[in-house]
Amino acid sequence: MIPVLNQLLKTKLVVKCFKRHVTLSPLSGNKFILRKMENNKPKIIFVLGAPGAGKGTQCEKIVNSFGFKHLSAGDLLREERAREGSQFGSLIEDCITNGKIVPVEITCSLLENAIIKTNQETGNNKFLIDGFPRNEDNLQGWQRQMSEKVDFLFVLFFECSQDKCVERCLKRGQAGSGRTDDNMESLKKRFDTYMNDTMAIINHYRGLGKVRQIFANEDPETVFKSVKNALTEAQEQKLF
Ligand SMILES: Nc1ncnc2c1ncn2[C@@H]1O[C@H](COP(=O)(O)OP(=O)(O)O)[C@@H](O)[C@H]1O
Ligand SMILES: Nc1ccn([C@@H]2O[C@H](COP(=O)(O)OP(=O)(O)O)[C@@H](O)[C@H]2O)c(=O)n1
Repeated sequence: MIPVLNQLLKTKLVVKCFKRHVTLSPLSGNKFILRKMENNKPKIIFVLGAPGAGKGTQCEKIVNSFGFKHLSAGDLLREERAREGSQFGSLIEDCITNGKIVPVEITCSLLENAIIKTNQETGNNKFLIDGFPRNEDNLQGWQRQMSEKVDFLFVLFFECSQDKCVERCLKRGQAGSGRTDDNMESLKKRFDTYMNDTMAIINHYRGLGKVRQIFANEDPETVFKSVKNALTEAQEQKLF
């Protein structure tokens, strides 16, 4: 065994073994250390579903029970819209009010910055990315900018009837969400985008066997029981 290792070190090879968890690193001369390597890439779950399906509500519960950091693409865009000096404010406002999807370069950079900041400040590297990717542009941009940097786990898809979703969003608007898109006119456009663009992304991941689907019509606690089952199963599979 030792002569074989020495041979590898001479050829200055770094051997990744034990399924990426342990790396043999050559040091000076014949000395080497057997270094345990954690897979430190951020672990990502995408959370998708129609407007009002309950993504944000369930993400909050997942944060409390499973220790993920919740990053909502919509919240990050609303923050950027409100940031003094932002050059993207009016573009984001136009997209949000009309249910259109903001160009991925903006959204993906906000997400990447938030991932890095969270990781540096808290050490947390498990993320729920809520409301992303929502169309082909989102998906392609993410693949270009982020796919090598993260460990994508699966999509958590909240399936909820359109009637329920509309009712919830209108109620959220009436309760003072302050959102410029919780009204019937914007909702129609948001649903068009969801049906025409986002469903294709969900189906893309379904084809890869990467969708865990949750029936989301029931009350929040009932929905969370299914969520908990899905995440516990993923935990048992050592995905996070
Ligand atoms: N299972 C549920 N049953 C009834 N109302 C819900 C449920 N889940 C969320 N809500 C409410 O519906 C609105 C939309 O939920 P939210 O989590 O913000 O959805 P999304 O993030 O998918 O747009 C919120 O006002 C929320 O309190
Ligand atoms: N990936 C994303 C997510 C949201 N958005 C914009 O932000 C709006 C609100 O998204 P959201 O995720 O907060 O809300 P829901 O529509 O899911 O309730 C969307 O309708 C889009 O206009 C986007 O452009 N790109």
